[in-house]
Amino acid sequence: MTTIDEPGAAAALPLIDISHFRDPAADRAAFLAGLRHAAHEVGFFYVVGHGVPDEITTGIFAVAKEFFALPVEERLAIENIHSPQFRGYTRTGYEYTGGTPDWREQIDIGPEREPVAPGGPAWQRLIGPNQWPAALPGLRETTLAWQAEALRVSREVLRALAAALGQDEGYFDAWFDEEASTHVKIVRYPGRPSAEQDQGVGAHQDYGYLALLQQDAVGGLQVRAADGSWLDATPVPGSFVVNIGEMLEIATRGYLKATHHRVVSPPTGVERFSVPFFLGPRLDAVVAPLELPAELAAGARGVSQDADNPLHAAFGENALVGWLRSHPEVAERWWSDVLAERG
Ligand SMILES: O=C(O)CCC(=O)C(=O)O
Ligand SMILES: [Fe+2]
Repeated sequence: MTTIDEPGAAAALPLIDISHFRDPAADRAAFLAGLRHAAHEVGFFYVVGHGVPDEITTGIFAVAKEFFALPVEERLAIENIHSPQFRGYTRTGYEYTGGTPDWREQIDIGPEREPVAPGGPAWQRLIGPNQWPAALPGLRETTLAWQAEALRVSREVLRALAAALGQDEGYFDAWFDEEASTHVKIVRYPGRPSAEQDQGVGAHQDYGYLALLQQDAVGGLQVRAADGSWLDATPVPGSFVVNIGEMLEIATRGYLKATHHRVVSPPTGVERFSVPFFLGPRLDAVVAPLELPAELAAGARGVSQDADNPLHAAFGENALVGWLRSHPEVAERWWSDVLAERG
């Protein structure tokens, strides 16, 4: 990790100015080629030129700091164990990646909906309300304002990706309803509990189309390169980090890759804040491979075959498998019938 000792370290990931996508004076072909390269070769890039007002990005970190500074009883009042939809607060060490606890605490927030009547496919039980902290009423409004901007920017990036893949830029819109599958996480990484325990979050892929991340200046996010080495996603002020999720890997037969990434815990005594946003298709979507232009199809590497993480083209199922695996206590309380059925 270079980010703390060397705050000026050069960024290893490509940087995309998304304002060029709509700028009539910009060279569209060059923009799309740059985006295609970033998404195909690395699967991770910085996005600038997004137009998100500073008060939105500073506001979400301010409210995050306030929330995580609340007495633990007030945080636990919205613990996710109360939510069949895995919404609400997760204590440090209660989320698992690769079977190991992640050293972070967080709030998970999804689309605010009425629960669906029982009887349908299992993933329908992911639909339901959020839990908002009574002790910090402003968090709801600040989060919803941030979420709206994150949705706007990530949908713009998805349109640009569709164009970069030789599709109509609205190609992916068919997989949304009026409320796309969105998921906001507000995260605090405490410093590592000991020198050896440095899993902030273990290596994983994200399951939707795209993730868009606001990170503070501490650093620790790392991206797996094709040769297996880890690159630092060094914080770039004013940027979001965008990465490709599993649904885009499936849709492109691996022309785009859902790149593995992880977070190395900050040193003891240092805390890090981040706010990831995940954009997925509707929960009932079954993502079909798109028709790539021949020159791109030749570069499609196939969908990853990982016995520990088989990818499902049915998004609701893909999302559900991820939730059940990462939050075993919530799964045991609310999903024991589904777990039993699946063995
Ligand atoms: O906090 C970060 O930098 C990344 C978090 C992440 O990858 C995730 O929650 O899926
Ligand atoms: Fe992630």
